Amino acid sequence: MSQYHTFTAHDAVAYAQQFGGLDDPSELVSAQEVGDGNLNLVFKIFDTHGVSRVIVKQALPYVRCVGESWPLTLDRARLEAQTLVEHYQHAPEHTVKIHHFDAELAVMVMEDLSNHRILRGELIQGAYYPQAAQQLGHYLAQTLFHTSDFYLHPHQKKAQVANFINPEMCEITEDLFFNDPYQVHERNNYPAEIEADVAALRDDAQLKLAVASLKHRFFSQAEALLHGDIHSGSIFVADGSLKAIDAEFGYFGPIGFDIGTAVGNLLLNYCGLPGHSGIRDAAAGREQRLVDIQELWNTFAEHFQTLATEKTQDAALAYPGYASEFLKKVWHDAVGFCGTELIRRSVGLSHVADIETIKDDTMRHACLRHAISLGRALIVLAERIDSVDELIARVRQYS
Ligand SMILES: Nc1ncnc2c1ncn2[C@@H]1O[C@H](COP(=O)(O)OP(=O)(O)O)[C@@H](O)[C@H]1O
Ligand SMILES: CSC[C@H]1O[C@H](OP(=O)(O)O)[C@H](O)[C@@H]1O
Repeated sequence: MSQYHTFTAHDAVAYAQQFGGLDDPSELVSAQEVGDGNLNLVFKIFDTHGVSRVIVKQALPYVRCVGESWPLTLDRARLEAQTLVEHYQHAPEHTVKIHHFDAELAVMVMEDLSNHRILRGELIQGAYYPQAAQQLGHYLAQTLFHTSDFYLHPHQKKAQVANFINPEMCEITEDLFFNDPYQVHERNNYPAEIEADVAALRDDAQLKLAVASLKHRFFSQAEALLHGDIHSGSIFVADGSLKAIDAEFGYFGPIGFDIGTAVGNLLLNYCGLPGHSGIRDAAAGREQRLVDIQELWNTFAEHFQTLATEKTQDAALAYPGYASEFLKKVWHDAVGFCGTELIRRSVGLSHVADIETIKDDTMRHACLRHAISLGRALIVLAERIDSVDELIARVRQYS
C-alpha cells in the first residue's frame, strides 16, 4: 500500500514512469518542480531530449504559500482529480486529462499542457485569444449543466454531492471571500495607503448584509459540481484551445460562483491594465475584456438553455420557462460573487498578478481602489443588474 511522503524530483520521475502512460517509460529521465500556485507541488517530467512530456502534481499537507503553520487536507488531491475527471466527461476539449491518481499519496499524473500558456499572463501582456471567452462559457455550461438536477437522477445527484463534500477547501473560500476582507484579520494583505478604503468596507452595513447572503448561498446551494476556483491562473490557452486545470476547490455549490469567479478575474485584469500599458492600449484592452465578459455569459446562458431544452430529465424542471428563470437567478448570483472576488483579491491573502505586478506604487494603489469600489458596487447592486449589458454599463460607471 502506498504511504504519503513528499515527492522529490527523483520520486516524481519514477512515478511518471509507472503511471504516465508512455509506451517506453524509460524515455522519462528528469523532473523540475514548477509550482507557482499557492498550494501544491507540480513537477514537469522531461524525456531524453529535454521535452516535458507529463505532469506529476502532489498536494502538500499544508498551504504552500504560508507554510507548515497552516495544515491542509491531503484529500484535496482526490477532490481535484475526481472533479477534473468528471468535468472531462462533459467537456473533454476544455479540461486537462487526468491519467492516474492515488488518494494516499495525494498525487496525480496528468496531461502536459506546456504547449499552452496560463491565461492570466497572456491577458497581462495584451495577447488576444479570440475564442477563449466563448470556450470558457462552453466549458462552464457543459460541466455545470451535466452535474446539476436538470440532468442527473436525484439519487445520482445526492451520491455525487456526498462524494464531493469538500469542507476544508470550502472553509478557505468561506473565510477568504466572505469574512477576512470585512474585518481586521492577520491574513489580510494590502498597502497602508489604501487603509481608508478597506476600513470603509468594515463599516458598510449594506455591503455586509449582501456579503452574508452570498456566503449563505455558497454554504447551502448544491446546484452543480463547481470547478470552485476558475480564475485566469487556472486556465491554459493556446491558439484555438482552452483547458481548465486546478480544481481542488471543487464541490456542489451555486453555479453563479464559478461564473462570478471567471468574470471577476476578467474585471481584475480590466482594473489592472492601465498599470501595464499606455493609455491607448489600456483603453483597447479594457474594451476587449468587456466583450470577453459578454461572450462568456452569452455563450454560457445560450448553451445551458439549449441543454436544458434538449436534455432536462426531471419533469418539473423541464417545464417551459423554468430554465430561463433559473438562469436569471444564476446571473444575479454571478454578479454578487464577482464583486466578492474583486474585493478579496485586493484586500485579502491572495492577490492577482494583473494588479500586484504594477511597479508604480501610485498606479497600483489606484487600481486596487478601483477593484474595491467596483466590487462593492457589484455586491450591493447585484439584484438590480439584470443583464450583461447592465453589468457593463455599471463597470463603465465605476471606471
Ligand atoms: N497540466 C499542466 N501542464 C503544464 N503545466 C502545468 C500543468 N498543471 C500545472 N502546471 C504549472 O504549474 C503551475 C501551478 O499549477 P496549479 O495547478 O495552479 O497549482 P496550485 O494547485 O498550487 O495552484 C501552473 O501555473 C503551471 O505553470
Ligand atoms: C490559502 S489558498 C489562497 C488561494 O489560493 C488558491 O488559488 P491557487 O490554488 O490557484 O493558487 C485559491 O484561489 C485560494 O483562495
